[in-house]
Amino acid sequence: MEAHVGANQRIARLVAHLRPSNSQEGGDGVLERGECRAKGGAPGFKVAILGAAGGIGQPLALLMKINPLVSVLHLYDVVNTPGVTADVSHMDTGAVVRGFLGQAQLESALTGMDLVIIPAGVPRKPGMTRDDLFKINAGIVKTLCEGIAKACPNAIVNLISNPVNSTVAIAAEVFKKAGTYDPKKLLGVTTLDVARANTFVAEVLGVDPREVDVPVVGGHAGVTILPLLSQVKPPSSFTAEETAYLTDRIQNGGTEVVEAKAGTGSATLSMAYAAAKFANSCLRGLKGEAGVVECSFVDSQVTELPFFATKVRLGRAGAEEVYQLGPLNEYERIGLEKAKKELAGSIQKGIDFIRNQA
Ligand SMILES: NC(=O)C1=CN([C@@H]2O[C@H](COP(=O)(O)OP(=O)(O)OC[C@H]3O[C@@H](n4cnc5c(N)ncnc54)[C@H](O)[C@@H]3O)[C@@H](O)[C@H]2O)C=CC1
Ligand SMILES: O=C([O-])CC(=O)C(=O)O
Repeated sequence: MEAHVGANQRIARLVAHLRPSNSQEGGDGVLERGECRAKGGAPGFKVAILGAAGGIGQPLALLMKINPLVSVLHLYDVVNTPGVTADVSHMDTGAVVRGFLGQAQLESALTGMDLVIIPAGVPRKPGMTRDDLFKINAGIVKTLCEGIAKACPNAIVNLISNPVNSTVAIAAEVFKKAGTYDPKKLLGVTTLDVARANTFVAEVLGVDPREVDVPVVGGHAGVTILPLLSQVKPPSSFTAEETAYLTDRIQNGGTEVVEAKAGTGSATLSMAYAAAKFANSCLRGLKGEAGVVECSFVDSQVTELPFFATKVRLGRAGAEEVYQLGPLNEYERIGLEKAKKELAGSIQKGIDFIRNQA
């Protein structure tokens, strides 16, 4: 009899927890679903995705839910997180999933996080540059970073929202203003440029892309995306035509997708893959694994610019070592000068956006 009553109470509790809620205010149902599953959670890191209901956010949520290094996954957006959270939470992997909806829940979404991934913001349509997104996305990134400074100032931040060449500077300024800036922990995500470079170079060489490693430096827009084909692994040589073709295709890979999607958005699936790969490297670094190296747009002394993408070594503290460019050929030296010129303006635009509001 005793055992019977106990079982009934457990079921009643579970039913109460699982009652669906689409409340914009509290989102209690979604949170409670997380709570009641939390007991079985695996050890690991706590990760939040901001913009989790979007084209990148949803497949990224799926990929982070299957990452064995993740124990808690917080999904935040200004729309649709209850549905995405309910959906992803049914995957029988270790991470406990909790959803958060709207600005009022931002702080709860961020509290205690080890890693925050930000794909929030509007994507391009054909004919637009990434810089055309600045007007809307600058404010979104500012608000989200203010939340991070308040709720999880020690978290590693993976910034995806475009224009990355400016939004990383915006994030840094917000953190500086809040007194929480740690340059090692702010990482602009340029992994998709590397994925594209590996793919396109492998096509030209006729090899498996998994065997190719192309360093891509500079930034994340047009000419600021600078693939270093002279440093490709395995060592390979390219004709002048191949170099021009590959450089152009890598620099315009994003536009290739924007045009193919014809007004319905930009890269989402390949970006979610790239973001998940980069986040996994950050978590491996946090765990203390040695020799984890990725390209990323970070606070840097490699050039005269305050931010620049090169290979970085990821560790417990974030980007613990920022690698130099290595030897460049003449073609790359010319490309570097062009990249730096454009990057300087984009970075300054991000800095001014925050400083001029003071
Ligand atoms: N770094 C990179 O390599 C790449 C960057 N991107 C950029 O990623 C961003 C997102 O792209 P998509 O997912 O395709 O766009 P999307 O429009 O499909 O999704 C964006 C999500 O952000 C949410 N959002 C808007 N304001 C928000 C706020 N204040 N707080 C939280 N969430 C908010 C929206 O509700 C939406 O769910 C764009 O800026 C895009 O240009 C895209 C591809 C590659
Ligand atoms: O091209 C865009 O607007 C999205 C993006 O950054 C990319 O796909 O590399």
